[in-house]
Amino acid sequence: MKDQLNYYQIPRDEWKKFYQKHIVPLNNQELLQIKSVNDRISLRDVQEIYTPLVHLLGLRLAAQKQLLAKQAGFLGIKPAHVPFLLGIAGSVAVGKSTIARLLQLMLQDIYPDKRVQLLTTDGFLYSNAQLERRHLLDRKGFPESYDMAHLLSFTNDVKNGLPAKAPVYSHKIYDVIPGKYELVDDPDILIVEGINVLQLPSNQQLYVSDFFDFSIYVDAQEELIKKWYLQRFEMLLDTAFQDPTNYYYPYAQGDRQAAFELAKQVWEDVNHPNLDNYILPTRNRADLILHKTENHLVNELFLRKY
Ligand SMILES: Nc1ncnc2c1ncn2[C@@H]1O[C@H](COP(=O)(O)OP(=O)(O)OP(=O)(O)O)[C@@H](O)[C@H]1O
Ligand SMILES: CC(C)(CO)[C@@H](O)C(=O)NCCC(=O)O
Repeated sequence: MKDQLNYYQIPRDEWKKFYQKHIVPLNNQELLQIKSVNDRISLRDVQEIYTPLVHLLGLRLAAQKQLLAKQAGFLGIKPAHVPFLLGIAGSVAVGKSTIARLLQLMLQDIYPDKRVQLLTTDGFLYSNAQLERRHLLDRKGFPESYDMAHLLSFTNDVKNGLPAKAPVYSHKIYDVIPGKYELVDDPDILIVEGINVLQLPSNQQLYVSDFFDFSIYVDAQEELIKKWYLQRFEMLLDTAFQDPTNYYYPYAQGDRQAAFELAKQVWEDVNHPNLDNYILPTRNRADLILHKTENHLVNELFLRKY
């Protein structure tokens, strides 16, 4: 393990040894559940990377509870129930939502009595109508396309144990769904996944990450992420985009090569500059940087020391 300023740089072979003696092999039902998240997830990574990670999260969860109880003791009040917030950041298509769903499943599995909820920040994008009004339609995904004040007040409510409603985004209609909300009502653990969870809103005093108890940045070389983005697009052309009500239906009907060129252009015009200018600079705010290589396999982790 190498020391790197405020991070421990931990190669896979070292990380996989952490906590292994507490780990029991996955049973059939657990394997099936993992396959239902994504049937291409490496089970070796589940065992060697994500299982120790879930144990580390368990330690952080217990430490948060203890700190809250001690502080309440100091104040002479009853400790409040404060949800544990886990943030997951990284580029478009790096695999944030897959990791978020995997961690939700694994945490729920070891804490069957706890309520583990998952949320993406996509719902906090301005609607297409609002984006158009602000001349931001071609800026979807960039910091100014999100209602960050809303995301902050939402996160604040969640931390305070208040019922909070998150708007819902649909990739199918390429817009926020009018009037649709997801209720977050005092969960034990809330996983918040999105490209912007470690960003600083321009006119606010707080980061969303100020509310996080732990944060993960999913990292990989851009060439690989672009490949995963294009592979996902190709796969969607054969599946979801075949639905006539899907926003991308015309692309699935038209010339394949033209559709593919469009996806490449979206990467160059939107996802690449967004990653370079606004997402990557937030990497060093994360408590853990998970670095992936070919086939989404994790080769190295950086854990914040303090
Ligand atoms: N561990 C993994 N093993 C194999 N494939 C994976 C893994 N993680 C993600 N993928 C694939 O990579 C692509 C991107 O993953 P995912 O949708 O989770 O990314 P994301 O970061 O949440 O993207 P977005 O920001 O666009 O929502 C998908 O096609 C997914 O199936
Ligand atoms: C919803 C976001 C911004 C983030 O997940 C992204 O998936 C997206 O839709 N970006 C817009 C560029 C595009 O059309 O792919």
